[in-house]
Amino acid sequence: MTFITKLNAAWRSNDSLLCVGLDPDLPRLPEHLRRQPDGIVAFCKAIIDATADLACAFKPQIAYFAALGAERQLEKVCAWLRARHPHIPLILDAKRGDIGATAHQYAREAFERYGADAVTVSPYMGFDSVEPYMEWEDRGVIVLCRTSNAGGSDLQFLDAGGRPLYQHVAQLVADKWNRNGQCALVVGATFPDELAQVRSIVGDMPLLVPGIGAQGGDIGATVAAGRTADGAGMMINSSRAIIYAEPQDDEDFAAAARRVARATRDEINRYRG
Ligand SMILES: O=C(O)c1cc(=O)[nH]c(=O)n1[C@@H]1O[C@H](COP(=O)(O)O)[C@@H](O)[C@H]1O
Repeated sequence: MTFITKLNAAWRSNDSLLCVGLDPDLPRLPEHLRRQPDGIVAFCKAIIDATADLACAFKPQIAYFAALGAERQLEKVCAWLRARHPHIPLILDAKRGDIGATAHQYAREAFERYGADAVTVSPYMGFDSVEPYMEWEDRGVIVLCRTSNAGGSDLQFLDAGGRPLYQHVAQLVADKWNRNGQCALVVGATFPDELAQVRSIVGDMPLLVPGIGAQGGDIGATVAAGRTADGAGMMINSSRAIIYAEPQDDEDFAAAARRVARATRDEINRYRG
């Protein structure tokens, strides 16, 4: 099954456009898990199990693991997700970009070491830096287009032949790079006007849309700008707002994450109509 067919199935089976981001920051983990050698793994497994029926994808951010020297733990989290919830796509957020020979190694890392269904990559070194990922024809290649951070405008808004560079990237990926139908784009929920522009350029191509929750993006505006005709087309990511949700009453951290994930999924669905 390809990344795109798996994503389509998860959108439908969980009635969800919510991507749960796994950004485990050690100081923010519950006290008892901070002290365990594999506490980061236990934390992510608990979040995954608590939200798997509410999500269309999970997106571990590799830096949160690599900064701790915890790549082995990331392997365990990915293996858990693949074994326990094989119908939910695993997106490795690595934002890689390098010359072809090195990109090939990054692709092996994402697709073979971690078994990811898709990986995030930067477009700024051009097609030969992205092409190596496409050798894995069943996997997704998610290209940064209009990122959620304010500084994204520094480069992504530069004029590229009469249009902003991010629109050029969207057109290029839609027209040329997506020859195997395995590409998606990253567009921030913090910029709904640009999200609508990208949607109009790329047709039904899936969009990874981070920026709701902790970054303050508006869910209604995001859904209105980025939805496809069938009301899907997006993986709307929230990380910190879900995984560090404040427990209420006698909830533990996983139950709190589930409550916020459900509320987020349901709010997205209200706007989907
Ligand atoms: O590629 C990404 O996932 C990404 C792209 C982007 O433009 N903005 C963005 O925030 N992200 C990632 O999405 C996640 C957002 O986390 P929260 O702000 O906690 O929801 C982080 O892991 C970011 O690295």
